[in-house]
Amino acid sequence: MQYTEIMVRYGELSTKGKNRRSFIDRLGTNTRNALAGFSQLEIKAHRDRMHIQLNGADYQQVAERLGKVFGIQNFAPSIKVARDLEEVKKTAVAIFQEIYRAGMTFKINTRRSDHNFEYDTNEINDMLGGVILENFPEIKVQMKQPTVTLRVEVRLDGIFLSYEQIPGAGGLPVGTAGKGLLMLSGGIDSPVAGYLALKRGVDLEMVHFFSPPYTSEQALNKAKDLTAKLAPYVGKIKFIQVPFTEIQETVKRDVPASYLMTIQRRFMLRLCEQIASKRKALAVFNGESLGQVASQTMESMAAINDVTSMPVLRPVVSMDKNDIIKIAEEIDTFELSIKPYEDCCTVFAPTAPKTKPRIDRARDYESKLDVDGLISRALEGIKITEISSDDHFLNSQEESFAELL
Ligand SMILES: Nc1ncnc2c1ncn2[C@@H]1O[C@H](COP(=O)(O)OP(=O)(O)OP(=O)(O)O)[C@@H](O)[C@H]1O
Repeated sequence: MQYTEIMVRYGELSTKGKNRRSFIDRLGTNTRNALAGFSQLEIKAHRDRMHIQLNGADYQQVAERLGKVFGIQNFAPSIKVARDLEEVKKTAVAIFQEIYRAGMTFKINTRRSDHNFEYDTNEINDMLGGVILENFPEIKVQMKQPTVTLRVEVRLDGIFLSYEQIPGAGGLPVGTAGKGLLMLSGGIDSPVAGYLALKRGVDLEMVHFFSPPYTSEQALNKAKDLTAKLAPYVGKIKFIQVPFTEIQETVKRDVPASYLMTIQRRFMLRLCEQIASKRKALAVFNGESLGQVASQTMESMAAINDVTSMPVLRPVVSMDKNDIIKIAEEIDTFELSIKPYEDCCTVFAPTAPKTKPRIDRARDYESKLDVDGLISRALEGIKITEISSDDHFLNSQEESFAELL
């Protein structure tokens, strides 16, 4: 079946009251960005639906990209027919010839946006139902949960038929919740936290701390590749790499081992706060999950949060590891996350980190460090790149070498 158009239904947008128009405009822009490679498409985001005219573009390829745009509840590929009921009947029969299976039930569901059309919705339902029953004597009409619902939409420019509804990505259009920073390590959890934040409409920029020579170029590339995996949900993502070596060396030298993790994290958060204020981000997201490792207790979170009044949001905080892994597999970050490249936190991880660090102790240890100098030097070394889904950074030769180690 040669589809001519995709009809897109919005998800939660319909509940957004006065903001609805700006949400729809944003969804229109995000959809245009996601489908930018298909120059022949015409995309119109109306109040209650979006229509994408294919103009010959490959439906499957368009659908694959469209399925990653947040804010879409579902979409239906449709066939445009002239406003002539004989043509509609012919197309309806052709559709059922393609999809008919023994035992199938169906119903016809007609809507009219053109109320001057010569037949009303009940008449159209009856006529089309009749022609299907004539051509497929075994098929049965069923109003509740039929196998197939043939949707017919009468518009001014034609009549549109569709029978499939593809689930969309759900959530809210990226950008409608404002900008945030994601602390992205090379692990399993932070890319999943990023995906969940994007899904709630947050426009994310990635912040990655790296510590050469203790961490390799490949570890940095792994974080960039993880960013590329999240890019299809937004188009392009800014990747902010922050040199962390001097801070880690200083903390390792001057702070008791049991507080190393806490103090390192406090530095990370201070840096994020400064970056956020420069880049107009409203919150910091990370991949912490309660109780998963020593540093992820409530006491530890409190000791880390102590350095900022900015919201620190943890989308996976109450999720079980298996559920996080399930999402990581769905968004195709899992295989990359388990590749054996070192993270700056693990390189400098103490053998026995404090599970219940005290805020007063953390403050006291830091009072002996040149916190402002360390922060400003790290900020000076920041490099920002823009990453899209087609980018690849991990060098495959070195990669196979690392796997042999
Ligand atoms: N090098 C880094 N750069 C940026 N953020 C980091 C880095 N290392 C850790 N983080 C942040 O701190 C969180 C907790 O890190 P930790 O290593 O304790 O946890 P984890 O369970 O291994 O998480 P992940 O799987 O995301 O690495 C991470 O989810 C991430 O948000």
